[in-house]
Amino acid sequence: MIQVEGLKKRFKLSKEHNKNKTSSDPRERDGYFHSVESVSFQCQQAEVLGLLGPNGAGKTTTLRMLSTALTPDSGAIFVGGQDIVKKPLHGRRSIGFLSGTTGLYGRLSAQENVEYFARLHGLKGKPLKARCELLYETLDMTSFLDKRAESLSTGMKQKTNIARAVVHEPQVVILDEPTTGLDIMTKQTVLTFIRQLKEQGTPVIFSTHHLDEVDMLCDRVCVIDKGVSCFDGDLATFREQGNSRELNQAFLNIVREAQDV
Ligand SMILES: Nc1ncnc2c1ncn2[C@@H]1O[C@H](COP(=O)(O)OP(=O)(O)OP(=O)(O)O)[C@@H](O)[C@H]1O
Repeated sequence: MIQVEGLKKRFKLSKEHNKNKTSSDPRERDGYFHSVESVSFQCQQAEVLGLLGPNGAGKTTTLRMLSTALTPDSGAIFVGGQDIVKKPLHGRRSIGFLSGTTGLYGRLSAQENVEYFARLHGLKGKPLKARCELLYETLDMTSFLDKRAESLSTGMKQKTNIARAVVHEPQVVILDEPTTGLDIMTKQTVLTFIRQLKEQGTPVIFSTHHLDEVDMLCDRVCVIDKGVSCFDGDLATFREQGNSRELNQAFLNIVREAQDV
């Protein structure tokens, strides 16, 4: 289980930026951009949570805090009962994170990339081989394992990135827009993989702009608007509060209501 409480993150703006200030975003004030002002949600074992929000809402900033790549200014993130803001090493071990910009080593093959990260997590010998082979099979990677990462297609790179993110069997999996830019077949492989993680009991959090994916996979939804989580609950409550069976409409209604407050 992962529990996120009252996350905040602001970024200092340059003097140059402040001089030429044109933004009307209320999050820009006192020389800072307050990307995340108050975000809280939870995701239990075997649940998939969809993180939704308009462009610039603060989803990636939130996920980067969960991955320990960014330190929150305040708030707590509990994984397995431990606050990973205070214990980032525990966080790195227990979370598998796919970022939108995760880089692979271009000169290494897909297989070498995944196995390199497996070794960094302390895997070796037969357990390493068994774990990697299972991932290659599940993510349909066997046809391009020996190709250099720099020559892979977008979909092949994404599958390699996902394999590398989960190679250490993390307690929680976090994926930032995992299906963006993928063709229909690769997208299906990724969605099936998320469903398998859920079936194994792993909580999965993923950000998306595609509500059909939410409908297919998610038990819960968290909506972030202008750095604040304005909804955290199950899909039935999301439809009820959003006053529509149709998820796109429910989302629009929830965001509009939050902006009217
Ligand atoms: N290092 C930074 N310095 C200043 N502002 C930043 C920084 N990182 C993010 N921001 C700002 O914080 C806001 C939230 O960005 P974030 O990438 O988290 O949004 P998002 O919800 O993931 O958006 P999208 O759906 O477009 O990917 C944006 O306005 C962004 O410009």
